[in-house]
Formats: sequence, C-alpha cells, structure tokens
Amino acid sequence: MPRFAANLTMLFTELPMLERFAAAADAGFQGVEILFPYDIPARDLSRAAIAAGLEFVLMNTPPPNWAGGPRGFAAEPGREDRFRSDFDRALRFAEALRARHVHIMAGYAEGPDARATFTRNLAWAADRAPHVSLMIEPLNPMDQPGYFLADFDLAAEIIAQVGAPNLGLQFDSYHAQLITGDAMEVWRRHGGIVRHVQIAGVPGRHEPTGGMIDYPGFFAALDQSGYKGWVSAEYNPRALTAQGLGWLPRT
Ligand SMILES: O=C(O)C(=O)[C@H](O)CO
Ligand SMILES: [Mg+2]
Repeated sequence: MPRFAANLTMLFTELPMLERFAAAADAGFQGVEILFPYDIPARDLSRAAIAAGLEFVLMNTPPPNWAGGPRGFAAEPGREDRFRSDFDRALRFAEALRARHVHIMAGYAEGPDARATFTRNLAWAADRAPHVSLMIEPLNPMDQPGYFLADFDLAAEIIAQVGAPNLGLQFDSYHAQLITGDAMEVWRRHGGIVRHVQIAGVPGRHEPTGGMIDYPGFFAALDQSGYKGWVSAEYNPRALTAQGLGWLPRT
C-alpha cells in the first residue's frame, strides 16, 4: 500500500493551518502538502510538520494565493523574468520546508510559443535546482479554463523533450478522469514517469469513494506497478474532514 499524505490546503480547513498538521497525523496520514505555503513563515510550517512527525511532500511554485489566483507563469511567453524570480522564491521555501517535490505551474497560454516557453523554463529550472524533484501536472479545462497543460500525452512529451533526471509527472487521478474519461488507462500509459499521485472522487472532487474511479483497484494497480511515491488526498471534504476518512487504508 502506498504512503498517504493530506493536502492541507483542502483538508482540515475547519482548523487554522498550523493546527492541521497534528490533525492529519492523528487521522493516520504520514505526510502533508500545501499548494501555496507562501503566506505563513516557512519556519512555522516546518516546526509544525516536525512536531507532528509528518514529511512535507509537495508545494507549488507561486503565485501565493489559492483563492481565485492564477496558476503560475511557466508557459506564458514574455513572463520569463517573473517565472524565474518566482521559482527562486519557491526554492527558498522548499529548502526551509525540506519539501520532497515542487510542482511547477504552467499558467494560461496556448500554441507553439507557449510550449516552447514552457520547455525552456522547465529546462532552466531543472538545471538551476538539480537536487530538487520538479513536476508538472495536467489540470482539467473545466476547472481551469485556458490553463496551458491539460493533456497527459503532451506532459509526457515535454518531460521527454526536457530530458532532465529531476523532472517528472504529477498524476492527479481527478484531472485524469475528467480529461480522458479513464484515469486508470492514463496511469497504465504514463505511470512510469509519475513521481507523485493525488486523488479525489469524480464527480465533485470530494472523498475518493463511490464515484467513477475504483480507488481500491487503483491503489492495487499502484502497488502492482511498483510505485513507491506518495498518494495525496486533494479533495474538498463533504463535511468535517475526519468524518470522511473511511477510505484511508490503515496500516
Ligand atoms: O489543482 C490541482 O489539482 C493541483 O494539484 C494544483 O497544484 C493546484 O491548482
Ligand atoms: Mg492536483
């Protein structure tokens, strides 16, 4: 069975951020992720993770605000300077948090120029931080209209084109299901380059139970394929987070 992390941007939101760590540990999670940790001093987040005995698994490149904000700039032609200064800021946080992965967000753009910009920026980032695990993640176009990366085959092509050992795929089964209609098939096709998995129920992005994805079957498929990374719960709980954790396998 994989190790499970709680996405603290979306889970345990009934508590202040620094209290979510202990709640996640008590619920049985072994790791945590925060999408945009930039509003809280990194040392406070790091202390909370250590005190709760949790690994800090993932954070995103800026911008800082989750609510309604854009999702990065890496594919936006003409915004290379902004991407680079944001990336350096993300690295400072990642180091302080000892984050295992950094998700580089593409932003809103389309066409060959966007692809070339994204590829160049990723190559630059992979070279600038060879010791950091970097990832890109396709997002479904219903939730993020206009987001550059909305295709798993394209993500795999770009990762191959950059060819950096520290760049891989972030596989969110919720987005995979909404983009293709068959998250399991996407896993079979691209699981080999996946460094991190996120899960949620489809439809609705709630608890991973009873929807279009067979999660017990998916977890078994992860084990069968030798996946050794984390699986993060990235969903909006229907009620209090703890009330909806029946799906979380207990070790
Ligand atoms: O939306 C998601 O699924 C993510 O994982 C991003 O990091 C945030 O947009
Ligand atoms: Mg995700």
